[in-house]
Amino acid sequence: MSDEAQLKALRNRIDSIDEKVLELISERARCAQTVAEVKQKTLAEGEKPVFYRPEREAWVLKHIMELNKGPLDNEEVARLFREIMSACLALEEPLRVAYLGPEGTFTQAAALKHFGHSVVSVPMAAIDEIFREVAAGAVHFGVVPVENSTEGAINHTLDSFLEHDLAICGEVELRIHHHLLVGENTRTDKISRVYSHAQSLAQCRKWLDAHYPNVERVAVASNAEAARRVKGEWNSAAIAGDIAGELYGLTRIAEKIEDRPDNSTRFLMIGNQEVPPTGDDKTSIIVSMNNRPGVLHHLLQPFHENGIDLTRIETRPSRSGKWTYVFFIDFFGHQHDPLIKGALEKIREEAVALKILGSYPKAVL
Ligand SMILES: O=C(O)C(=O)C[C@]1(C(=O)O)C=C[C@@H](O)C=C1
Repeated sequence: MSDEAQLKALRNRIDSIDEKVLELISERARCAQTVAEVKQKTLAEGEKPVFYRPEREAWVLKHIMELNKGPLDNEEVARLFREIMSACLALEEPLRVAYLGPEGTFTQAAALKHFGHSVVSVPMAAIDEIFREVAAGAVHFGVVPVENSTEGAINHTLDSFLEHDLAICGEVELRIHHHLLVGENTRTDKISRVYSHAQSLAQCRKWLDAHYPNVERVAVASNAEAARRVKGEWNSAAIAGDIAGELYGLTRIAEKIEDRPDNSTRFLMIGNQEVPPTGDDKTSIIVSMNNRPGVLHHLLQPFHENGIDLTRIETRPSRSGKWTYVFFIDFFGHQHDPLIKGALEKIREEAVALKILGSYPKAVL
């Protein structure tokens, strides 16, 4: 068979596979529509249907990854199914998700990685606004950055958790690559100013010291805002990621300039929904303790005694008194696991206040 004939035959095979894939995706989508009808039928008086089920989505993605035999790798396959589920969920209920804008930020990328591209993503100007928008019911969920592997905690997010009573229902991690970007009118030999978010400037501090030591570093509200500003200026550059660069038509003059190659940010999904256990969960709590000797030891003892793995502990000044502190703690397990329940009861006895921010499936993707 000639190469041309072989190519034609293979394309015919791909066409008929695509037809079957389409048929199966449509069948799956019809199933999701019926799931929505069942959810609506089985409601108690005054109860609202819960369409988005993070625990089920985590199970579906993990199941697919377990079944996968290649040649596509697990992450690629999970990403495809993520999008199929996102589209199916949109048939049940189109989700509105608030994120830290403007368009093109890493927080938007995190929202789409977690919920898929069939959600309506709504940009907000500040982290606190995301919390308020979710609390007011104007959107179903919000996405906020909580910690960066290079720079540590995002304090605006932690402080907002103190002020609002929202539940964490998921997490997602994103590798953060920063580039030095310029517009078409920029004179690259005359750059005297670099715009970026304060966190990103900090994540590229050493690179800037080495390559642009005398350039003014200007912190703006987001990387996307930095990219937007640079577009019209001839003597400035922006530090931002791929999406913002593409969105504003900028050119990369240096790639992956973050000081640490493993630079990544963890984001949390916030809403009003409690998520049932999946067997592979995390829980986040806030504890405030009286400032007395050995306070941290008392706080951590129940975790140690029960063999619970802490994944993060962060301290912030409490809003209620000078020199009193609150601890943000993340650990493996679900608040309804008997072991975790016991440990939380012990902590409650010792603490001035304990707030459970939520239990949620460990990030799959
Ligand atoms: O299983 C459900 O409850 C569904 O609604 C179906 C489905 C899916 O497409 O698999 C869709 C949305 C939910 O978030 C979880 C799963």
